[in-house]
Amino acid sequence: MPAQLIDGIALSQKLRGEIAARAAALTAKGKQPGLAVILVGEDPASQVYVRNKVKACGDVGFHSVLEKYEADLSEAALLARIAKLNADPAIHGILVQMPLPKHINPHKVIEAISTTKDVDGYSVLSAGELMTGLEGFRPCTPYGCMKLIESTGVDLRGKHAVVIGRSNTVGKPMGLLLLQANATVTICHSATPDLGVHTRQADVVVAAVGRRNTLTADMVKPGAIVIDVGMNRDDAGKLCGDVDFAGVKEVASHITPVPGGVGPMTITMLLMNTVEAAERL
Ligand SMILES: NC(=O)C1=CN([C@@H]2O[C@H](COP(=O)(O)OP(=O)(O)OC[C@H]3O[C@@H](n4cnc5c(N)ncnc54)[C@H](OP(=O)(O)O)[C@@H]3O)[C@@H](O)[C@H]2O)C=CC1
Ligand SMILES: Nc1nc(=O)c2c([nH]1)NC[C@@H]1CN(c3ccc(C(=O)N[C@@H](CCC(=O)O)C(=O)O)cc3)C=[N+]21
Ligand SMILES: [Mg+2]
Repeated sequence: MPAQLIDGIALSQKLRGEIAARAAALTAKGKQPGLAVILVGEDPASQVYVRNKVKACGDVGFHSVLEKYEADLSEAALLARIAKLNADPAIHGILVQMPLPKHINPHKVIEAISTTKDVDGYSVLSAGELMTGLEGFRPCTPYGCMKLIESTGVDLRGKHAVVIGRSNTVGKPMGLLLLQANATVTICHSATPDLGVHTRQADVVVAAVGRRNTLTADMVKPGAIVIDVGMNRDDAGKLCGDVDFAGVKEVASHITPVPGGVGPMTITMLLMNTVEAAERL
């Protein structure tokens, strides 16, 4: 029997309804949630994501500002803009779209954002809170993946979860969230000699690599849950994930599509963190 589709658009709609209600309550108290999005440079994919984020803000009743700068913006000028937004009472969340041009140090930029406004969950403090099990902003993509897994109704306790990829924004925090949910966690990466040895043991696979067809049907245990974070293009220029969807959907019990899976949920969890930030401030 082919896998059940985990619909990131439907789940997003449901959660965004709840977010919109919380935003309306705050707005009625004179505290409309506000998100600032900063984009430096012309990367076409970043333009699309940033546009989606700003549009989503409008849909849930947030105030939003989009600041676009040329790729040659100085690091000092960017840090000065962040300082302004840190002090702006109408702004509760600040997102600087990654990647940044090479002359700008991303760590410096992330740490310049007020920790109360770090809705990406990228700061060292947020990472430490996640690691320690303290409350804090969780990175939006792994947070969204957890919501997608939860939506299947499968309890992660005692399950074996395999994450492919170990970036600070996706793979590593994904592993920590799965661990917090009492899964047994394996994290694979480019030095893993044989991915299939690990993924074939997995009750849950999260693929976050950035290379299409990284996970194929022969690498998946029948009945596994498969979450595809990858955003790639196939030979025809069509958007695709890291997972061979056509093959794997015949083996898995649940699977996310690309597009329409993790991507929309990333934006939804950004909205969730922002409404949370506004409620806290
Ligand atoms: N849908 C969404 O909302 C989002 C999608 N993405 C997408 O997810 C993908 C991953 O993003 P991100 O984590 O930022 O990417 P990075 O490039 O930062 O990390 C990729 C990870 O994959 C590992 N890797 C590379 N090649 C292999 C391989 N052959 N076998 C096993 N592991 C490998 C790397 O290992 P090593 O550490 O050893 O180099 C690294 O840990 C990209 O396609 C990105 O576009 C990202 C964020 C949000
Ligand atoms: N500071 C920062 N925060 C981020 O959260 C961040 C970032 N930088 N840099 C890049 C990655 C990538 N990312 C995506 C967001 C939405 C979709 C998304 O909406 N995807 C749609 C399709 C989009 C399309 O049509 O191209 C989908 O999968 O259905 C994808 C990827 C956030 N990121
Ligand atoms: Mg997707």
